[in-house]
Amino acid sequence: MSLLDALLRQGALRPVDHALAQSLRRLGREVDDADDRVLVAAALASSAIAHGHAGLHLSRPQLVCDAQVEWPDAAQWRDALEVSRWVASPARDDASPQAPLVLEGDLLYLRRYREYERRLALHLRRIAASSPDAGDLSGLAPLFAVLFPNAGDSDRQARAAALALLRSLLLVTGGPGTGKTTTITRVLLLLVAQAALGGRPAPRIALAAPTGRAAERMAESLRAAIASLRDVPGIDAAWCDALPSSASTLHRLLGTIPDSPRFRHDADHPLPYDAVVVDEASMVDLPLMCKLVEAVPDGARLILLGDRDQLPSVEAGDVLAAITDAAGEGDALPPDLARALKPLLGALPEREDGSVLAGHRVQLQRGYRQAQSLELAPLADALRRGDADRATTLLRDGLAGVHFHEDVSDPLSGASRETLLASWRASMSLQDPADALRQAQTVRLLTALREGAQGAGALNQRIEDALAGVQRDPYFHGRLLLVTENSYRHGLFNGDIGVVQRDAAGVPVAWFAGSDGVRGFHPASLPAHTGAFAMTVHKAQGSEFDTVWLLLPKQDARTLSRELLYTGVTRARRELHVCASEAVLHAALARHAQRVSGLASRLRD
Ligand SMILES: Nc1ncnc2c1ncn2[C@@H]1O[C@H](COP(=O)(O)OP(=O)(O)OP(=O)(O)O)[C@@H](O)[C@H]1O
Repeated sequence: MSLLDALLRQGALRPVDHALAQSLRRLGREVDDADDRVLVAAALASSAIAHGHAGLHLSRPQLVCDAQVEWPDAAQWRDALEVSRWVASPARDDASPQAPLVLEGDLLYLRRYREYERRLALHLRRIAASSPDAGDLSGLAPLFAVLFPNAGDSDRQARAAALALLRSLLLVTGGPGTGKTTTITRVLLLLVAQAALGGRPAPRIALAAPTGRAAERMAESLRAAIASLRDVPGIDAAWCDALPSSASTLHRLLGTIPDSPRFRHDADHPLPYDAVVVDEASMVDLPLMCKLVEAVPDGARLILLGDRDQLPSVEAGDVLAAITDAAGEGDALPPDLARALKPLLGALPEREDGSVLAGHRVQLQRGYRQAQSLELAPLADALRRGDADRATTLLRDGLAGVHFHEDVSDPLSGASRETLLASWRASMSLQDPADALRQAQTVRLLTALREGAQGAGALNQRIEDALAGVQRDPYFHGRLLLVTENSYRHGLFNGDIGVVQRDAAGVPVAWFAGSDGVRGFHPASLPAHTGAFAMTVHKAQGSEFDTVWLLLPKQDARTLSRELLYTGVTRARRELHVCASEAVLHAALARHAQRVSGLASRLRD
């Protein structure tokens, strides 16, 4: 039996992956070029995208496919691909520019994804290479000292702000509450003040995030940060007025075109902004990041904010991690940069570094947002580092606000059941959509799995049965909904959360938050959606909830990783409950959410 047939028989390929292999086989018959290994590689390069990889790594097919088969030797596989007419290889004279596959080293891409990666690297380099005209920084020094009174080598927020004045491309990374939004607000204020002091118009600034919820959170934090600066002596209120107070989704920023993967803004029609700030950048996938950087005009700034320890984007790519890897830790700065920043920061550690992105990243380290009631930082840190013993000890010994339900595999039975249901019942008694949407953010059951008894689907069903009865109307009053696809027509996006309310006549309306208040839709007209009392950690990225219940599966599963646990626990604002066994915690923390990508090396070379 051929390898392709064996994979099919084991159900390891999606119909779309198989169809690609089949069409190559059909075409190949005419030219005698249907090597089974080439067909399998094509199917897996396609399947790799669905698993979040940019392509297939020939020595690690197991990352894409669980099937019990004997995989070809990587070197022989590469040889077979190199002579195939379906595979272009930029390393040699590329004789088949239209080939559907591209081989670079041991990475086999679908052509389109290789193009996304190549173009993304090209444009990131373009933005990084353009130096904004910072003028004389000493003119800004008084304001800088007001904003960052402790500026110096160890104040990473000050360093990020100072770098932002001199760099067109900047990455500010850090865990929850490390002050990314606070810092960026100050950066934007500096840019506005700089323009005002130089007699120029205020810069045009866009704020964006990958999901509607993340955009709202970003705007909320920014408004709070602006409010706290307004009355500070030395800060002109007019500068605060010039700062943006709302944020949009990346899709809306770029301008969707109905039924097209393209956007209104692209390299030919760049965004009309001088600075574009993107929050939750770890969630942005390869195609979207590529389209974003292409649309950033020459001379404009791009500032990416994110937490690289979180789960990578659901779709292909591990873009933030690749860019941060290429940029290095950012502890020491290239000497010319360190010298230029001296008026603001004093003397800084220097290191000669020839890489393109050196001096374009700052990692914020100190957490500021610890609610008194929730002592999350030590646990998040142990999870991030994959230290299972420490994480288990912390969970068992008790941290404020953290509750470990060891070996509990079903929080919807036993003592916790009523606690969980009570909070959702509370939202069923609300009549005002805005109140109900606020209440919707209070408690969430997060799970690692989509399918099975511990999957989000089955848990939701049980919660809905308990809240509204088995004979319930599908759109009962108080039901939480999660949108699972992007619909530009509705302005609703994958990950948006809504709540159903019945009006006085009993007609159900699904309400969602929008930039100008709540928006209502008839449930029948909604894009694809599902229940949202329980949801996967993946879908919860970019959101926070007062109370999070994190449920890990009874047995280890491939989807578990330290990034998943870290992302899950850091969704909690006030209270965290973890239901897990020690064995599964250990297994999960031993695994990284690995993504195959060539982006970091493209940015480093
Ligand atoms: N240097 C600082 N000194 C005191 N408080 C700070 C400082 N930086 C940030 N904070 C406070 O910490 C809290 C979190 O800051 P901020 O929202 O900027 O963090 P963040 O990294 O953007 O968080 P998230 O990852 O959740 O988006 C805010 O209440 C902010 O006022």
